Amino acid sequence: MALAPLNELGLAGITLSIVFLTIIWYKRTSNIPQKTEPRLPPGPRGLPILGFLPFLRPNLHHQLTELSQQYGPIYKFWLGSKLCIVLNSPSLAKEVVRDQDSVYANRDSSIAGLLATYGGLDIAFSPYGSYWRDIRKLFVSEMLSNRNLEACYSLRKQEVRKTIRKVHTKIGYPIDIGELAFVTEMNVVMSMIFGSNFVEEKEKHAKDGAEFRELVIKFTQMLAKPNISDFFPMLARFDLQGIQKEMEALLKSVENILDPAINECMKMLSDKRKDEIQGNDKKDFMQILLELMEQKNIGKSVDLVQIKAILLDIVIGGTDTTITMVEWVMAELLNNPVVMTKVQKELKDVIGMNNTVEESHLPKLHYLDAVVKETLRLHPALPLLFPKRPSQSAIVGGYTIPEGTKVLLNVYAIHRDPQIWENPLKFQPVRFLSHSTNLDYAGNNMKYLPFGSGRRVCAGLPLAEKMLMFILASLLHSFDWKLPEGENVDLSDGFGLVVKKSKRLFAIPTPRLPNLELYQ
Ligand code: HEM
Repeated sequence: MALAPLNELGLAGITLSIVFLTIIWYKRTSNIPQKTEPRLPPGPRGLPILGFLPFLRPNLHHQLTELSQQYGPIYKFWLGSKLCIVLNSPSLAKEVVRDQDSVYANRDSSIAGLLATYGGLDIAFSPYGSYWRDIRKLFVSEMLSNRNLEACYSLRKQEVRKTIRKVHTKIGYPIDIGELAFVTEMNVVMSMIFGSNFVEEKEKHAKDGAEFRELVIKFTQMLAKPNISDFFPMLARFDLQGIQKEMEALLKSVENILDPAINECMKMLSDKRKDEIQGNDKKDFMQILLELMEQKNIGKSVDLVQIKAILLDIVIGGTDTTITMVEWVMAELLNNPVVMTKVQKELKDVIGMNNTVEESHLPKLHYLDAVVKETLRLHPALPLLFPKRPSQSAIVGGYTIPEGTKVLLNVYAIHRDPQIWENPLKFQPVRFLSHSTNLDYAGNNMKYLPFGSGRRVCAGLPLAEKMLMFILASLLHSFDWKLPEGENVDLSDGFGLVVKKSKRLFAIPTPRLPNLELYQ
């Protein structure tokens, strides 16, 4: 009996605690202005403790765009203990990637992202700082320098020609466009990393790229999957959804492919005589990275794990984005026959029917360039870019964004905003032909950001642009394409860090050029 008052006390204590916690949660999630700072932006309240987590839908970019119609260009929600703020307008984008770029140049990396990159040792996930600056500089000004890219042209040409030959053997049959682009892009990337001899040697033993493609797709899907461990760090060690375990397994599978290649390449390079390497204009990426590994004394050296992390950005990140866009462009063209006809007329005029595409033709293909740009507007490969994490509390759009917030720049919403674009949902490449706009890929115009903007803009842009145009121009100049009987183009998108078509695109080629030799 003596316990009864204690129980009552306990009950009262629990009730008070709940009231107290609810008040804290309410204060945290409400717009009550703090004494010294402007308030947080508005946004959906969600549930106590869990916040908006139970309401997340798989196609996050669609959902976040809908929410912007309800809450305006800047809004917030909580995912567990994590505050997320979404920016949906060019002027807010400018505040973040121009005016306060150094504050927002940090990534808000997920646990899966860190696992996939050995703790953020790559370029894309590494925190903003001297390590990121050094490896990004190495990547942009050495590996992807104009000189190196020019010197690697023969590799790109060789792989694209190989693809054209392969398609020619499948005339009249449906071809998986994504898979075709994958094999082409992967071979280009692998030969730029390890050298062309290496890829030729490997191809003799390889079955096909399908298995590796599945792996790459799963890898980027896993990076986008909402993970409870990210929002409740104290639960991370339980890995409740098994995401950490799955990411580790995927990384192992990728390593099983990359590690032997790296080891063989290291052996091949050390066997080569030094003067042979130095006398050559072109440098394989591995050669550049391994030279750096030996320069320990200048304090800028990289080790083998760092090399692997950087290679993953190129092999997984670079490939998945590029092939996704090849598939989207082909889908839009098959859905818009008038545009397809115009593209092929331009190819005929610029290249000629007795000729094959060279990279030197690409700058003259203005209409195809507009088609690619329009496709990237409607289907940006990374519709929310990479999440940013301000290094200090800052004001954006008149609201406070506290340090450590997950900040998403909703490029998808900006690219489809009717206040910015006329008929935003219509596929109209002509809007990119006007010379009065600066709608380039460098992120100079905040209404068009398919490669991001600011310090963390895509580091692979020069290669991406070349490869996209080269593959597409070659496929469209060499062949006419039609859908399999009775099929329509499905333009719905799937789920992942890189957003792909939800259904694979199959198309049937017929030769377009009169001379059979152009297919050899
Ligand atoms: C059509 C193809 C591509 C698209 C649409 C694309 C798009 C993007 C986007 C949107 C970002 C994030 C920018 C930000 O958060 O502000 C990014 C980052 C990055 N991309 Fe690409 N990309 C493509 C191809 C490539 C290729 C081919 C490579 C490598 C060869 C590459 C390497 C990178 C790297 C390393 C980063 C991280 C940059 C950093 O954090 O400093 N990308 N890309």
